[in-house]
Amino acid sequence: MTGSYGERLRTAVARYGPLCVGIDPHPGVLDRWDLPRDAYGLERCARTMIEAVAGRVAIVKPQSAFFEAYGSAGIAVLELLISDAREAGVLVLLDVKRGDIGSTMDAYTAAYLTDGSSLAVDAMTASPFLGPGSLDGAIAQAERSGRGVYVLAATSNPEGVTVQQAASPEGGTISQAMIDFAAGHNADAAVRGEWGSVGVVVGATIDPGTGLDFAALNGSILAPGLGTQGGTADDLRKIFGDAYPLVIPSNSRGILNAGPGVAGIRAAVEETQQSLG
Ligand SMILES: O=C(O)c1cc(=O)[nH]c(=O)n1[C@@H]1O[C@H](COP(=O)(O)O)[C@@H](O)[C@H]1O
Repeated sequence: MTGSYGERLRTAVARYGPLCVGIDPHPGVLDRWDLPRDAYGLERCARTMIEAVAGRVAIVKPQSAFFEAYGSAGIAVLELLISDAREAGVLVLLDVKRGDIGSTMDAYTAAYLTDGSSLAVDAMTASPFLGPGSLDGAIAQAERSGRGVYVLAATSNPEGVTVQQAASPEGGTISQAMIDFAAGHNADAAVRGEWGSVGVVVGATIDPGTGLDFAALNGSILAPGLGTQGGTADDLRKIFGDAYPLVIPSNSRGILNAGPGVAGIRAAVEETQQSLG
């Protein structure tokens, strides 16, 4: 990879806008597309999505579970999707939410963040529940290889607040502590005037009164929950305020449901992009 993930993303967003298209081939999406619920259906869906969005969006976000559900055949489709996207010049953020003790994280890092792996992507989502420091090794390898890591901070699901809005031992909330953790990793990039490669995940559906402070983040904010989960472009502006230029809003089913025709998917992408301004 040439250049850091943060800078590659910033360049792509300047060119195509911030929308991230989620590729979540739910069984219901396959039904709607009149495709079989098998690896063939999965492949048609995934490859159609890349064909539809190539040259139109900066980044796509496949959700690994929908591929894992088909076993090794599903993983093979995920590998194809990753290589199709790379060839088309679309960044891939794999939503796989990994998190474990450091020594096991090393194996996830080998799978998703290391040259030569068929599942290596531009960035992955990671869960900090084992302590954000358990992600340090993955972040270091991501940065060495021009890749990125997104740390869950304030997720879009209503259940998340019990843990994420709890008080952190250092003061403030756990969500804020995750943002501050990412900011710490991005500090060197900030000195260079570049976007850092450690992002955070903050849902488009969270209460705008949560009062999260992104001033020091200097990295991107993945904001899923746009569309089907109820998040709107107006909500994003309310939640993120001055940090809006760092936001990568993500929509999966809202775009997938406009398929299977490439033209319909493109129209849904364009409409969403326009709403984001
Ligand atoms: O990390 C994620 O991508 C994620 C974080 C979060 O807080 N909420 C959330 O919905 N997601 C993912 O984003 C996608 C949302 O899908 P749609 O609701 O269909 O747009 C799913 O793949 C979720 O797993």
